[in-house]
Amino acid sequence: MTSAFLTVSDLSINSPEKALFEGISFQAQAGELIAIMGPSGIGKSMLTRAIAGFLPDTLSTQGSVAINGVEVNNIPMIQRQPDQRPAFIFQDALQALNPLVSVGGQLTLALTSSKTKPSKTQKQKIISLLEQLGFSAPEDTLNKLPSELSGGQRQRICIAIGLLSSANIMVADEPTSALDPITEREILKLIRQSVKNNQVAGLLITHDLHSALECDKLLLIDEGTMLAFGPPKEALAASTHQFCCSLRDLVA
Ligand SMILES: Nc1ncnc2c1ncn2[C@@H]1O[C@H](COP(=O)(O)OP(=O)(O)OP(=O)(O)O)[C@@H](O)[C@H]1O
Repeated sequence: MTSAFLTVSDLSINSPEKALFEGISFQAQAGELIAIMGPSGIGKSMLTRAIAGFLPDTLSTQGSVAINGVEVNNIPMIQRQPDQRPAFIFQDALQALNPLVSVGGQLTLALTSSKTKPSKTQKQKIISLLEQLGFSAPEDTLNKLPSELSGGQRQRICIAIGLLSSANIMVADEPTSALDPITEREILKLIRQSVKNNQVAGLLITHDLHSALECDKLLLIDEGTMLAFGPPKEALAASTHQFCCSLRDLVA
Protein backbone atom coordinates (compact mmCIF):
# COMPACT_ATOMS: atom_id res chain seq x y z
CA MET A 1 0.00 0.00 0.00
CA THR A 2 1.30 3.51 -0.86
CA SER A 3 1.74 5.86 2.07
CA ALA A 4 -0.79 8.67 2.28
CA PHE A 5 0.43 11.95 0.89
CA LEU A 6 -1.75 13.97 3.24
CA THR A 7 -2.75 12.46 6.56
CA VAL A 8 -5.06 14.33 8.88
CA SER A 9 -5.45 12.64 12.28
CA ASP A 10 -7.87 13.58 15.03
CA LEU A 11 -7.79 17.24 14.04
CA SER A 12 -9.84 19.70 16.04
CA ILE A 13 -10.33 23.43 15.52
CA ASN A 14 -11.38 25.68 18.35
CA SER A 15 -12.36 29.31 18.74
CA PRO A 16 -12.23 30.92 22.21
CA GLU A 17 -16.00 30.36 22.51
CA LYS A 18 -16.49 26.89 21.06
CA ALA A 19 -15.04 23.88 19.28
CA LEU A 20 -15.66 24.34 15.58
CA PHE A 21 -15.15 20.63 15.17
CA GLU A 22 -13.08 17.73 16.43
CA GLY A 23 -12.00 14.23 15.49
CA ILE A 24 -11.39 14.82 11.77
CA SER A 25 -9.23 12.03 10.29
CA PHE A 26 -8.70 11.23 6.63
CA GLN A 27 -5.98 10.57 4.10
CA ALA A 28 -5.34 11.66 0.53
CA GLN A 29 -2.96 9.75 -1.71
CA ALA A 30 -1.10 11.45 -4.55
CA GLY A 31 -3.44 11.60 -7.55
CA GLU A 32 -6.62 11.51 -5.46
CA LEU A 33 -9.29 14.19 -5.38
CA ILE A 34 -11.19 14.31 -2.09
CA ALA A 35 -14.58 16.07 -2.00
CA ILE A 36 -15.51 17.78 1.26
CA MET A 37 -19.22 18.27 1.90
CA GLY A 38 -21.16 19.62 4.85
CA PRO A 39 -23.85 22.20 5.58
CA SER A 40 -23.06 25.87 5.06
CA GLY A 41 -21.02 27.49 7.84
CA ILE A 42 -19.98 24.17 9.37
CA GLY A 43 -16.26 24.80 8.94
CA LYS A 44 -15.18 23.32 5.59
CA SER A 45 -13.10 26.35 4.64
CA MET A 46 -11.54 26.52 8.10
CA LEU A 47 -10.62 22.83 7.84
CA THR A 48 -8.71 23.38 4.60
CA ARG A 49 -7.16 26.55 6.00
CA ALA A 50 -5.97 24.59 9.04
CA ILE A 51 -4.39 22.01 6.73
CA ALA A 52 -2.76 24.77 4.69
CA GLY A 53 -1.47 26.66 7.74
CA PHE A 54 -3.35 29.93 7.49
CA LEU A 55 -6.14 29.88 10.02
CA PRO A 56 -7.33 33.21 11.44
CA ASP A 57 -5.43 34.11 14.66
CA THR A 58 -8.63 33.63 16.68
CA LEU A 59 -8.72 29.90 15.89
CA SER A 60 -6.40 27.16 17.16
CA THR A 61 -5.93 23.52 16.23
CA GLN A 62 -4.99 20.26 17.91
CA GLY A 63 -4.19 16.93 16.32
CA SER A 64 -1.99 16.09 13.40
CA VAL A 65 -1.61 17.19 9.78
CA ALA A 66 1.21 15.35 8.01
CA ILE A 67 2.31 16.07 4.47
CA ASN A 68 4.41 13.28 3.04
CA GLY A 69 5.09 12.05 6.55
CA VAL A 70 6.18 15.43 7.95
CA GLU A 71 4.10 16.97 10.74
CA VAL A 72 2.99 20.49 9.79
CA ASN A 73 0.02 21.18 12.06
CA ASN A 74 0.28 24.67 13.55
CA ILE A 75 3.17 25.60 11.28
CA PRO A 76 2.04 28.70 9.38
CA MET A 77 2.15 28.33 5.61
CA ILE A 78 4.79 31.02 5.29
CA GLN A 79 7.17 29.06 7.55
CA ARG A 80 6.70 25.75 5.75
CA GLN A 81 8.96 24.20 3.14
CA PRO A 82 7.66 24.96 -0.38
CA ASP A 83 6.50 21.34 -0.86
CA GLN A 84 4.30 21.63 2.26
CA ARG A 85 2.36 24.67 1.03
CA PRO A 86 -0.91 23.85 -0.70
CA ALA A 87 -2.10 25.81 -3.72
CA PHE A 88 -5.51 27.38 -3.15
CA ILE A 89 -8.33 28.10 -5.55
CA PHE A 90 -10.57 30.45 -3.61
CA GLN A 91 -14.30 30.95 -3.79
CA ASP A 92 -13.84 34.72 -3.77
CA ALA A 93 -11.88 35.45 -6.94
CA LEU A 94 -11.87 39.21 -6.47
CA GLN A 95 -9.99 38.94 -3.19
CA ALA A 96 -7.66 36.21 -4.37
CA LEU A 97 -6.23 38.14 -7.32
CA ASN A 98 -3.78 41.04 -7.05
CA PRO A 99 -5.70 44.00 -8.54
CA LEU A 100 -2.50 45.76 -9.63
CA VAL A 101 -0.83 42.89 -11.52
CA SER A 102 -1.84 41.80 -15.02
CA VAL A 103 -3.43 38.40 -15.50
CA GLY A 104 -0.34 37.31 -17.43
CA GLY A 105 1.93 38.42 -14.58
CA GLN A 106 -0.08 36.46 -12.03
CA LEU A 107 -0.20 33.32 -14.16
CA THR A 108 3.55 33.53 -14.84
CA LEU A 109 4.26 33.88 -11.12
CA ALA A 110 2.11 30.79 -10.43
CA LEU A 111 3.96 28.74 -13.04
CA THR A 112 7.54 29.89 -12.51
CA SER A 113 7.52 31.30 -8.95
CA SER A 114 9.27 34.34 -10.41
CA LYS A 115 8.34 37.63 -12.02
CA THR A 116 10.70 37.20 -14.96
CA LYS A 117 9.34 36.93 -18.50
CA PRO A 118 8.11 33.38 -19.19
CA SER A 119 9.90 31.28 -21.80
CA LYS A 120 8.09 30.55 -25.07
CA THR A 121 7.15 27.07 -23.79
CA GLN A 122 5.88 28.44 -20.48
CA LYS A 123 3.78 31.08 -22.27
CA GLN A 124 2.35 28.39 -24.55
CA LYS A 125 1.43 26.29 -21.51
CA ILE A 126 -0.43 29.27 -20.00
CA ILE A 127 -2.24 30.06 -23.25
CA SER A 128 -3.25 26.46 -23.79
CA LEU A 129 -4.65 26.26 -20.25
CA LEU A 130 -6.63 29.48 -20.76
CA GLU A 131 -8.08 27.96 -23.94
CA GLN A 132 -9.07 24.85 -22.01
CA LEU A 133 -10.71 27.10 -19.44
CA GLY A 134 -12.86 28.69 -22.15
CA PHE A 135 -11.02 31.95 -22.92
CA SER A 136 -11.50 32.67 -26.62
CA ALA A 137 -8.70 35.29 -26.86
CA PRO A 138 -6.11 34.17 -24.29
CA GLU A 139 -3.33 36.48 -25.57
CA ASP A 140 -5.55 39.53 -24.95
CA THR A 141 -6.59 38.20 -21.54
CA LEU A 142 -2.94 38.02 -20.42
CA ASN A 143 -2.58 41.81 -20.80
CA LYS A 144 -5.66 42.64 -18.75
CA LEU A 145 -5.99 43.57 -15.10
CA PRO A 146 -8.42 41.48 -12.99
CA SER A 147 -10.81 44.47 -12.85
CA GLU A 148 -11.22 44.27 -16.64
CA LEU A 149 -12.60 40.72 -16.43
CA SER A 150 -16.06 39.45 -15.50
CA GLY A 151 -16.61 37.61 -12.21
CA GLY A 152 -16.69 34.23 -13.97
CA GLN A 153 -13.53 35.04 -15.94
CA ARG A 154 -11.74 36.07 -12.74
CA GLN A 155 -12.76 32.81 -11.13
CA ARG A 156 -11.37 30.87 -14.11
CA ILE A 157 -8.08 32.79 -13.76
CA CYS A 158 -7.93 31.71 -10.09
CA ILE A 159 -8.46 28.13 -11.24
CA ALA A 160 -5.65 28.54 -13.80
CA ILE A 161 -3.33 29.84 -11.06
CA GLY A 162 -4.10 26.77 -8.93
CA LEU A 163 -3.59 24.40 -11.85
CA LEU A 164 -0.28 25.98 -12.89
CA SER A 165 1.20 25.85 -9.41
CA SER A 166 3.70 23.13 -8.61
CA ALA A 167 2.27 22.56 -5.09
CA ASN A 168 1.81 18.97 -3.94
CA ILE A 169 -1.63 19.68 -2.51
CA MET A 170 -4.35 21.61 -4.27
CA VAL A 171 -7.32 22.99 -2.34
CA ALA A 172 -10.31 24.20 -4.34
CA ASP A 173 -12.93 25.96 -2.19
CA GLU A 174 -16.16 25.97 -4.20
CA PRO A 175 -14.12 26.88 -7.29
CA THR A 176 -17.03 26.92 -9.72
CA SER A 177 -19.61 28.85 -7.68
CA ALA A 178 -19.69 31.80 -10.12
CA LEU A 179 -19.83 29.68 -13.28
CA ASP A 180 -22.60 28.30 -15.44
CA PRO A 181 -23.28 24.53 -15.15
CA ILE A 182 -21.61 23.54 -18.44
CA THR A 183 -18.41 25.45 -17.68
CA GLU A 184 -18.58 24.05 -14.14
CA ARG A 185 -18.52 20.45 -15.38
CA GLU A 186 -15.67 21.14 -17.81
CA ILE A 187 -13.63 22.79 -15.09
CA LEU A 188 -14.17 20.02 -12.58
CA LYS A 189 -12.97 17.61 -15.25
CA LEU A 190 -9.83 19.73 -15.68
CA ILE A 191 -9.22 19.78 -11.92
CA ARG A 192 -9.61 16.00 -11.75
CA GLN A 193 -7.24 15.51 -14.69
CA SER A 194 -4.70 17.91 -13.22
CA VAL A 195 -4.71 16.12 -9.84
CA LYS A 196 -4.17 12.77 -11.61
CA ASN A 197 -1.59 13.93 -14.16
CA ASN A 198 0.49 15.90 -11.65
CA GLN A 199 0.02 13.27 -8.91
CA VAL A 200 -0.95 15.86 -6.32
CA ALA A 201 -3.50 15.43 -3.55
CA GLY A 202 -6.62 17.51 -4.22
CA LEU A 203 -9.28 18.74 -1.80
CA LEU A 204 -12.50 20.05 -3.32
CA ILE A 205 -15.07 21.80 -1.15
CA THR A 206 -18.39 21.54 -2.91
CA HIS A 207 -22.12 21.75 -2.33
CA ASP A 208 -22.76 19.85 -5.56
CA LEU A 209 -23.36 16.15 -4.96
CA HIS A 210 -22.77 15.22 -8.61
CA SER A 211 -19.30 16.79 -8.46
CA ALA A 212 -18.61 14.96 -5.19
CA LEU A 213 -19.66 11.63 -6.68
CA GLU A 214 -17.04 12.07 -9.41
CA CYS A 215 -14.24 12.47 -6.87
CA ASP A 216 -12.15 9.57 -5.56
CA LYS A 217 -13.27 9.97 -1.94
CA LEU A 218 -15.83 11.97 -0.01
CA LEU A 219 -15.41 13.50 3.46
CA LEU A 220 -18.71 14.39 5.09
CA ILE A 221 -18.77 16.74 8.08
CA ASP A 222 -21.53 18.16 10.24
CA GLU A 223 -22.26 19.18 13.82
CA GLY A 224 -18.65 19.59 14.78
CA THR A 225 -17.32 16.26 13.60
CA MET A 226 -16.83 13.97 10.60
CA LEU A 227 -19.71 11.77 9.58
CA ALA A 228 -17.97 9.53 7.07
CA PHE A 229 -14.99 9.23 4.75
CA GLY A 230 -14.42 6.87 1.83
CA PRO A 231 -15.36 6.27 -1.80
CA PRO A 232 -18.32 8.66 -2.34
CA LYS A 233 -21.16 6.14 -2.49
CA GLU A 234 -19.77 4.15 0.44
CA ALA A 235 -19.29 7.31 2.52
CA LEU A 236 -22.87 8.37 1.79
CA ALA A 237 -24.17 4.97 2.82
CA ALA A 238 -22.07 4.83 5.98
CA SER A 239 -23.95 7.35 8.10
CA THR A 240 -27.53 7.65 9.27
CA HIS A 241 -27.04 11.34 9.99
CA GLN A 242 -29.73 13.62 8.54
CA PHE A 243 -27.28 15.41 6.24
CA CYS A 244 -26.22 12.11 4.65
CA CYS A 245 -29.82 10.88 4.41
CA SER A 246 -30.79 14.06 2.54
CA LEU A 247 -27.89 13.57 0.12
CA ARG A 248 -28.79 9.88 -0.36
CA ASP A 249 -32.32 10.94 -1.29
CA LEU A 250 -30.86 13.05 -4.08
CA VAL A 251 -29.06 10.07 -5.66
CA ALA A 252 -31.84 7.55 -5.13
N1 LIG B 1 -11.84 34.72 11.49
C1 LIG B 1 -12.62 33.88 12.16
N2 LIG B 1 -12.49 33.75 13.51
C2 LIG B 1 -13.27 32.91 14.20
N3 LIG B 1 -14.23 32.13 13.64
C3 LIG B 1 -14.40 32.23 12.32
C4 LIG B 1 -13.61 33.10 11.51
N4 LIG B 1 -14.02 32.97 10.22
C5 LIG B 1 -15.03 32.07 10.24
N5 LIG B 1 -15.24 31.63 11.48
C6 LIG B 1 -16.26 30.68 11.91
O1 LIG B 1 -15.97 29.45 11.32
C7 LIG B 1 -17.18 28.80 11.00
C8 LIG B 1 -16.98 28.02 9.76
O2 LIG B 1 -16.78 28.87 8.65
P1 LIG B 1 -16.37 28.26 7.24
O3 LIG B 1 -16.22 29.42 6.29
O4 LIG B 1 -15.22 27.35 7.38
O5 LIG B 1 -17.67 27.40 6.87
P2 LIG B 1 -18.01 26.64 5.52
O6 LIG B 1 -18.51 25.30 5.93
O7 LIG B 1 -16.85 26.67 4.58
O8 LIG B 1 -19.21 27.53 4.98
P3 LIG B 1 -19.80 27.75 3.48
O9 LIG B 1 -20.24 26.40 2.98
O10 LIG B 1 -20.96 28.64 3.73
O11 LIG B 1 -18.72 28.38 2.64
C9 LIG B 1 -18.25 29.87 10.88
O12 LIG B 1 -19.35 29.48 11.67
C10 LIG B 1 -17.63 31.11 11.42
O13 LIG B 1 -18.36 31.56 12.53
